[in-house]
Amino acid sequence: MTPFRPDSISNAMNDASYRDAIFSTPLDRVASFSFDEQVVACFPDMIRRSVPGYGQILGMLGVIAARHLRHGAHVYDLGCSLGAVGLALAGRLSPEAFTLTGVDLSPAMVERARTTFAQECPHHAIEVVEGDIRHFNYRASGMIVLNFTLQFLAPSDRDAVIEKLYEALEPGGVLVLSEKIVAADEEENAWLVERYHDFKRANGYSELEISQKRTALENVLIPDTLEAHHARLARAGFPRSQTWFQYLNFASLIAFKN
Ligand SMILES: Nc1ncnc2c1ncn2[C@@H]1O[C@H](C[S@+](CC[C@H]([NH3+])C(=O)[O-])CC(=O)[O-])[C@@H](O)[C@H]1O
Ligand SMILES: O=C(O)C(=O)Cc1ccccc1
Repeated sequence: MTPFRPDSISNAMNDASYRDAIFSTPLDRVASFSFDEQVVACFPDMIRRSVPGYGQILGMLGVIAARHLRHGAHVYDLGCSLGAVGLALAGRLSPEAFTLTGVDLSPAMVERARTTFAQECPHHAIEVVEGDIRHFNYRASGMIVLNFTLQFLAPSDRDAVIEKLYEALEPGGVLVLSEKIVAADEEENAWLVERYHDFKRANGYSELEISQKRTALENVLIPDTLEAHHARLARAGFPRSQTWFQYLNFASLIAFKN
C-alpha cells in the first residue's frame, strides 16, 4: 500500500511548475487576480507557498474518501484547478473505487489538468469539464469537494450552490469545504492575518509580493467566518458539519448528509 504522507503533493504537478514571481516587480496598476495562463504556469508553487496546510488537506482527503465513499461512488472536485484533489484520491483509491469529475471555469487550468490525469492515472475514471459550478447539472454523488473555491464566488451566489450540492449528494454523502476564513473578532483576525503574512515571508515572498497580491485579491477572494460557513451548510439541509482542520486563517470543514 502507498505510504501515507499527509503533507505530500503530487510530484507530477510540482515538476512542471515555475516559481511564483507574479507580483515580484512593482506594477503601475495591480489588476484583479485571475486564473490565467501566467497563474497556471506557477500555480503548484503559488498554492503550496501561500496556503497553509494545503498539502496536509490533500493527503487527508484521500483518507476521508477511503472512509466515507461507497465503493464505485461518484466524486466531484469543484474548482479543480490542476487536479490536485483527483490525484490525491487516485493515489489512495483503486480505479474501481470511484469515478470523478473535476469542474473548473479556467480553460488554461482544465487543459493542464486533463494532460496530468492522462499521464499520471490513466486507469482511473477521471474527467475534467470546463464549466461554472453555479450553473452545473450535478449527478448523484457520494462526495463533493470544494478545495478553496467557494471563496471566489460572489457571496450572494454561495447559498444556492451549497443547496444544489446538498441535493446532489446521496444519503451518507459528504461535502468537504476548504476556505480562507476571517475571524469575527477584530483582534483575533488581525493576529491571524499578521501571522499569515509571516508565513508568506517565511516561504520567500517579499513585502511587495505580499501587498500587491493582497490588492489583486480585493473583491475577488471574499472570505466568510467559520460560523457563516456552518450556518450556510445547516440552511442548505446538512444536519451536521464540523471543522476538521485549521491552520491560521485557512480551514477545512466536512458536512454530512443523513
Ligand atoms: N464559478 C466557478 N466555476 C468553476 N470554477 C471556478 C469558479 N470560480 C473560480 N473557479 C476556479 O476555482 C479555482 C480556485 S483554486 C482551487 C484549488 C484546487 N481546488 C486545488 O485543490 O488545487 C484556489 C486558489 O487559487 O486559492 C480556480 O482554478 C478557478 O478557476
Ligand atoms: O496568496 C494569498 O494571499 C491567498 O489568500 C491564497 C491564494 C492562493 C492562490 C491563489 C489565490 C489566493
